[in-house]
Amino acid sequence: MMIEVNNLVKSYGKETVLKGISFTVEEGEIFALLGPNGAGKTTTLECLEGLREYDLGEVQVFGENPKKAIEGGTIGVQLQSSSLPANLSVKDSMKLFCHWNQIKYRKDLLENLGLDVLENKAYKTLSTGQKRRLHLALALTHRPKVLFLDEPTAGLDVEARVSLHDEIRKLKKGGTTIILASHDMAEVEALCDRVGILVQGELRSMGTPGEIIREVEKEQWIEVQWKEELSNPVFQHLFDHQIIQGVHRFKTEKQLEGLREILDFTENNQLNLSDLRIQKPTLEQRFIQIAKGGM
Ligand SMILES: Nc1ncnc2c1ncn2[C@@H]1O[C@H](COP(=O)(O)OP(=O)(O)OP(=O)(O)O)[C@@H](O)[C@H]1O
Repeated sequence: MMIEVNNLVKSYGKETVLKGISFTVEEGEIFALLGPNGAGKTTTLECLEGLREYDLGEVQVFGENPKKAIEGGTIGVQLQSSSLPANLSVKDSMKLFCHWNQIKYRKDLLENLGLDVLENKAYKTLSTGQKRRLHLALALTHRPKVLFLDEPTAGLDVEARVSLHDEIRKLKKGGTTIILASHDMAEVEALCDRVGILVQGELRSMGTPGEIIREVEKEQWIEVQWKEELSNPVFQHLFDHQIIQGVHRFKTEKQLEGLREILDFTENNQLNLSDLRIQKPTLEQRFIQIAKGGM
């Protein structure tokens, strides 16, 4: 096991923000902590990064306590918000970090992250996406085995996000274990091997995105639109009828029977279908359910 968290408890004053959370991360995994604002994601990451004291529980990173792991260079960290001196160039910031880490200048990292062309640009002139890439490059200078990313793509446009995701996948391929915090469900679904859903300091669900989605898979929705206007068709296997902008939505636990009923009803009443689709449950739906307190 690469990372082991056992019954982690953390309070700020009287407020207990982590209420005994436990999880493990395997070597080479991308693990996400997904949760709404204030759920405790950053606090958890900071405890794992050795940057924050905790009250109870055990945290091990590669068999060491986090403070030792960060001193020994096992850990790389990209914080939620970081900054560098405004006039420092990309090249000089890389030089500085390499100097701190007592290693040779890592032009390769700037090249891999598409930053070599910006080498002489001052930090203040970089776009948000370019700054994110630079902070990622700097977090990687000492070749950490574990990389912590706190909302790595917040505020990035679609293109910048997709390309940063590609870089994160490449790091995983290279053997880096990655733990990230996010409230972007699409990001987590696309990128992560496993996810823990954190709500009010408790891990309410954990598994692969597929496993978490399957927790609601029984509940599928069928959406159907007829050319004719209908107010309230009644079916045996379809329930919770809603009409949203002319589209009829039904919940079902028996997809095939439900579809058959719709087709028979359409034919028997000589109606015309203009659309028929099955709406697959998404991680977002499950997340909303869990965040609202449903299990
Ligand atoms: N240094 C601090 N002192 C006091 N309370 C804090 C401190 N840092 C965080 N908190 C509180 O702890 C709770 C968890 O915060 P945390 O930043 O860990 O959540 P988060 O899930 O990362 O949220 P977000 O998605 O908004 O970044 C919040 O209620 C927050 O107000």
